[in-house]
Amino acid sequence: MKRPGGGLGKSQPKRTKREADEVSSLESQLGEAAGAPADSQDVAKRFDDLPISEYTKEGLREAGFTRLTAVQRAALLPALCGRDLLGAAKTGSGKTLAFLIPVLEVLYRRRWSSMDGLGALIISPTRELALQIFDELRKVGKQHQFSAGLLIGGKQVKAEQQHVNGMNMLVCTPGRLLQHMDETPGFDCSQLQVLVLDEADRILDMGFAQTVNAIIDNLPEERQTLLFSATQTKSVKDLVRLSLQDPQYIAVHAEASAPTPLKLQQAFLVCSLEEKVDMLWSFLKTHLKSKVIVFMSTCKQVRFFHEAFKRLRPGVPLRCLHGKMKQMKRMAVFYDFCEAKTGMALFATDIAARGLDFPTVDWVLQMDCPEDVPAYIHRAGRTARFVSGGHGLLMLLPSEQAGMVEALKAANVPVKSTRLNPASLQSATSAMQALLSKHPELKELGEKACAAYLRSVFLQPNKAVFDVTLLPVAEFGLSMGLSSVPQLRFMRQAARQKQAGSKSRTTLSMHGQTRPEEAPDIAHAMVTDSPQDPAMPEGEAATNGDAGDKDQHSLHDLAAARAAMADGVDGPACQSASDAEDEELFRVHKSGFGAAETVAEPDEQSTHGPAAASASDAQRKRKKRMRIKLKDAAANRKVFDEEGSALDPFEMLAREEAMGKAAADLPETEAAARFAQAAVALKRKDADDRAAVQALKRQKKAARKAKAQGQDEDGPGIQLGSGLGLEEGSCDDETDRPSRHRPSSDDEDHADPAEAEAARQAAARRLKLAAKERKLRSDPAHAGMKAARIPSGLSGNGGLDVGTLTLADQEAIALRILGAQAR
Ligand SMILES: Nc1ncnc2c1ncn2[C@@H]1O[C@H](COP(=O)(O)OP(=O)(O)OP(=O)(O)O)[C@@H](O)[C@H]1O
Repeated sequence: MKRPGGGLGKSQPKRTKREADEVSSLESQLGEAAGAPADSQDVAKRFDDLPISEYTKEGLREAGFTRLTAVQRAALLPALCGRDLLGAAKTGSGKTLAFLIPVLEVLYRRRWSSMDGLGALIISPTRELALQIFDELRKVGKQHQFSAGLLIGGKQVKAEQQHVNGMNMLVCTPGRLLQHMDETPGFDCSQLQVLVLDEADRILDMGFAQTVNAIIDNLPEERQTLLFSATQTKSVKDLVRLSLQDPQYIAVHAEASAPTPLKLQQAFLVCSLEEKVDMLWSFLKTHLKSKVIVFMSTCKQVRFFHEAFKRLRPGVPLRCLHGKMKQMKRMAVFYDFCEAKTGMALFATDIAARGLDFPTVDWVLQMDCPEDVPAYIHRAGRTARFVSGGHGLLMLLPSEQAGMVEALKAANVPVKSTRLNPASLQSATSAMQALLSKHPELKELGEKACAAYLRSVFLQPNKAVFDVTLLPVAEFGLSMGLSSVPQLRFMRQAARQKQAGSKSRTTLSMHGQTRPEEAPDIAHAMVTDSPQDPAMPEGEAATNGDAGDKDQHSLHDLAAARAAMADGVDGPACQSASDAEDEELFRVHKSGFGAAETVAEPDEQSTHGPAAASASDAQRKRKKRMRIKLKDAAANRKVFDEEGSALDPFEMLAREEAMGKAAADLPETEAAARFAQAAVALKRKDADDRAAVQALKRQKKAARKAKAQGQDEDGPGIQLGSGLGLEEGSCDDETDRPSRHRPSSDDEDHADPAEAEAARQAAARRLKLAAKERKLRSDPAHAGMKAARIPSGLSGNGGLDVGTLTLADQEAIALRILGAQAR
């Protein structure tokens, strides 16, 4: 492919003559094909047999493509004949060529040249996918003389502006394309012949709605439109938006038993939130030779776990990919992970979920529950591409299990239950705690990651699956190495919403109605892997391309899928992961995936079941979580005496610090009595402090209110995005998912200046504490200094009278304990 002005070679006249002959021959072949009834068409199996140009055939041969895949067989001929298409086929089934070949051929047959301007637009939701499509276009279009450009964000728009007007084909992300439409003088799409939307359902969803509508307004209505995705839209609204003309729906795998590749072995694992970190750690440690993609909900989680695990060295190279990275770094990581043959783990947000064709990925681990079934399918589809096999593992919280498993089952996704082998679980918690206490910046990142995850759960619309009020926040924080988690206002909001919901549910129940999530027949049975569809060649699997679609059509499909499940369509139980290491880490349930396998454990049910979700319960739990758990944090950490017996840290402190060295030799019963006494007093003091803090808060709130009343009613306005924010503008800042529910940029949810100020002060306090903590560890003379301060709280008999300790002193004690533990 050449740039405009590159000129044709010396053989131009000869080539033009040959081209002209070829074009007229192709036109007549395609004319005949278009006129023939669809079922009588002889579908080519090899690219050489297709009515396409020699240039394209040559490009395909050089790239190593000889035989067509199912989606290519179904889509190529109608697309070459000029039909609008809605193409749906499983992940990794070769959809990219199914639209690239028609793009090249349409322009070739219309004798498109550099003088004709922009003839084809290919829009992709992410930069990496655009890059990948562009690379493939360059390969198969190598012999053609069109100019092609890649327009993605993260680069200087000015540099692109110099070339963009001469391009015949553009591969782009929606934001950057719109930016050129708005800002580049002379940018003209009026002659556009073909528009392609790859991952069409994603591009047409709400996150990109405004941008895509604006783009379509700039395009001519007379054009060919090709839409492709593994989870295709059938929404009439979308089709009207795109002015499709009599589109042909290509769903090659619609009759298949599963919407995912057959060679993809899928399992889900139920674990509590606080077990996830250990799970991830253990997974990496037991899959050192595997190429793994780990999907997390938010950019901050990806950053945090990448930074933390990198320092802990699991023994496998780690990479991360998320939307907040610089473009150069993103591309470097993309190519790096592509080139890795084995033994590498990529932590990523959903930015890597669609379309990316990383070779030889062994495992896709979905550490956080995907938004919905299509999101699951796309993430899992990063492995088992084309004819390769692969494994997918989905981690579900007990509260997510019923809803997500039901949805996957309804969409015929053959995912089986697996359980962790406790013997192979390696804990990372203490290492994380030690790491975070050494690196305050990492601790801060951890707090943000924790908050971002909770926020992402809070913002999920499907409350039947995502219920932030059921999450054990403090325990989760501890498992990440955090001694405390930030207080988040949306958690209160979630509890309020839930309370309101449960009230209305009560009212509904009183009227004899039942909400869907309360329906008694929550599925417990798991589906199993299905036998290969005999009609599919080359190991291709069959799919239900619209699985999990959210519009009314999909409801229909889901109902049909449920019926199919009830009819026992699915085949024998899926083979468990073959690796010995996987066997070791997971105990796969091989026996029929019956009810017992997926039912939550009894204790899980009592904690996370509907009964536990009553409003008053939730409120009580929330309050408990919000409390500063100074005592709890300490109580979770044991210290050891010289004989190695575990002691409560306060007891140790009472022995060593408050009572002096001699007191450490007190009879055990007396020490225990004093400790109990001290604990009661500490509790009393804690209650007093809390009351004082509450009073102070009320006072501040009243002052704020008074101040606000005196101010102008017009607060700072909300600034909406310009719409030129490139593709990031269409994604949620945090999750890289469609920005259906864009969170504010600040994790700690500070809505007003006073709150922001309070947060700043809290942050300063945290930093001060962290500095203190560091000092405590590094300064050998420190023990003496502390001992000198603490006696202000000593009672006359040498015991620790916490009733006279200030909150600061209590904090110092806690830090002292942490310090002692770290040593
Ligand atoms: N006809 C073919 N012969 C051999 N390999 C092919 C053929 N078509 C596609 N491939 C290869 O199959 C892999 C998957 O193709 P592609 O990325 O187009 O899948 P996809 O259906 O677009 O997947 P996704 O839904 O994840 O975007 C790629 O590595 C591609 O090079």
